[in-house]
Amino acid sequence: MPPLDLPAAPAAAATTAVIVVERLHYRYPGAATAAVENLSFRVAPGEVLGFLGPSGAGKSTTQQVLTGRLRGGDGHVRVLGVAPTALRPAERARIGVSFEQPALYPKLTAREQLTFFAALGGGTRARDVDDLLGRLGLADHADQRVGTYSKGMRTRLDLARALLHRPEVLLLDEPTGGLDPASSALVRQVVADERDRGAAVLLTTHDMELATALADRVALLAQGRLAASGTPRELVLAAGERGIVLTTDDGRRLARPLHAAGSDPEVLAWLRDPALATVHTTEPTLGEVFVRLTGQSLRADA
Ligand SMILES: Nc1ncnc2c1ncn2[C@@H]1O[C@H](COP(=O)(O)OP(=O)(O)OP(=O)(O)O)[C@@H](O)[C@H]1O
Repeated sequence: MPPLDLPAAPAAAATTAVIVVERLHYRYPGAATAAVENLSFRVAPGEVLGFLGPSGAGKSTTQQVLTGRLRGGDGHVRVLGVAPTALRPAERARIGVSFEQPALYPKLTAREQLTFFAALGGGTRARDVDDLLGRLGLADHADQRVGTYSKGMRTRLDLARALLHRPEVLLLDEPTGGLDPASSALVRQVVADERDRGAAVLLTTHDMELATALADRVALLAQGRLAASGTPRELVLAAGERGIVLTTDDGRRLARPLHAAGSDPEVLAWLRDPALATVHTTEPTLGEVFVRLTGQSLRADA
């Protein structure tokens, strides 16, 4: 299915984007097919781009191209105006990266870990370590060795590490992975604060609630290609059919497409029914939009 024809990002984003990916192709050595094909997107300062797609869609590959860990792809890729493989340490310090499988030192406590990383980055732009741990709900565990942390705690600590140097670019891979709802809400707030501070955020996630709540725009990836992009609202309205649902006091329920509801005799009869209890409209979630566009679920296990 061709990409949806949606309005492009605002002109300002085109000129000031600090993450630029144009016609990226990447094929792993020896692989029969490309992991990423003809992929283009931009992220401007103060913007969150939700990067969504099922397992194997090419999200991590793209992120690794952006960090310079993967070399040899075709296309035009720039982070802070520089080709990722040419980024110097001072430029790398302006980019925060969090990982789905964080590589942290198990023998160090959270505070020791962040203090160490703060010193590694030169320290001048480093945030207050305790303040950062507090914002991510880890203040009570600051002196606990990271080897004894739960998965969700490691995820939050890795996000704290990514934020240490007030990065202008944030590449976040599943920042709510393994988190309970309260911790997810903390992370959502922290990412929103970073965006409001002016960071450009590429938010790779399977978490539809997070993407819907936080992303200014989303890019839906399927089999290495862009299936659709736009604001969550644009995608839902362009790809999804809105519906109307009526319920009655005696437990009956009627669901119909909204566009035809005004001339649907059954809907009109229900509206006159004295037992009518509720009438509301529904619209698909981003996850459902993705399934309609690609025939694939966002979760490999769904
Ligand atoms: N090191 C590798 N060598 C060869 N092929 C790889 C390698 N890493 C990933 N691939 C392949 O590239 C494609 C894209 O994988 P990628 O890990 O980028 O997907 P993803 O969207 O990040 O998935 P997930 O949500 O599971 O992290 C898949 O077909 C995958 O099998």
